[in-house]
Amino acid sequence: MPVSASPALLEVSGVTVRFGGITALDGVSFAIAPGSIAGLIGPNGAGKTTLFNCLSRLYTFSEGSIHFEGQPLTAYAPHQIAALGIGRTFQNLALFRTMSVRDNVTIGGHCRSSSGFLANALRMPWVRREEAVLDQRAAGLITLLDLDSVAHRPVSDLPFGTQKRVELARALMSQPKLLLLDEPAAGLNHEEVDGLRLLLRRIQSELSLTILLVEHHMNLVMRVSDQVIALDFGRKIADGTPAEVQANPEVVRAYLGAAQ
Ligand SMILES: Nc1ncnc2c1ncn2[C@@H]1O[C@H](COP(=O)(O)OP(=O)(O)OP(=O)(O)O)[C@@H](O)[C@H]1O
Repeated sequence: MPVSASPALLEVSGVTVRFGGITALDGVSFAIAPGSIAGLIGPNGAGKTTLFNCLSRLYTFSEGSIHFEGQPLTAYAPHQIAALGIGRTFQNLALFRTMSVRDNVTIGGHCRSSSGFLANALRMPWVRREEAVLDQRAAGLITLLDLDSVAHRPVSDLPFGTQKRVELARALMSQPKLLLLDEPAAGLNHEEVDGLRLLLRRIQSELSLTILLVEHHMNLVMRVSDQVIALDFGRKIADGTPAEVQANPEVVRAYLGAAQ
């Protein structure tokens, strides 16, 4: 399916971010079609995390625009981004280690909870109804991510690869339309990376998700993505199918240069 066939879910246009004398992003533009998996690659310092932080509104950009479903992101505060439909995971796991898998996952739904503090304290009927919906959603995601057998175990007891699935389930609790994954394969062994590839495809199709992942694991990016965007020194150097990007001379140069 050509990636440009449907209107973009996410449209990044001429985004520039400067930190003092460093231009971390230099007029970066690309679009992501709904229902696709896009990989964002580039050597260390290329600007991938900076771009993710712009998409989460953690950083402000000095030039350009980002539109999500046609809405300018700058119209929303960082705490409204999850409710808008953009979820994310982080490079370093941010789980509550002594809490169970189920509780860690359920917590991910509270950014969309509409109950106020008083209603919660008084356990009003609509609060209980809302909690039942969240419990049910958490149970569905725990099954989808193959976590049923460890649902009641504290997260700290579990292998790293399983903890990463817990983090993914938690990010999905806010029912994102766009899921940003920051190095999901980091720290995983060969077998786990292959499992992750199948899992990403499964959640993408079962939940009709769009996924943007930053990843250094080239084999995973090239096998899981419909579209790959390559950055180098803050500039976009390639954007296309995995085969097109892999064959792009600027991409080859950026990686060979980085390896020397
Ligand atoms: N908060 C910040 N303050 C100053 N400079 C920053 C900040 N964040 C990023 N940079 C700089 O911006 C550039 C892009 O960094 P960024 O972390 O976005 O790259 P990256 O592609 O994610 O790298 P990596 O693959 O190593 O995570 C780098 O030169 C980095 O030093």
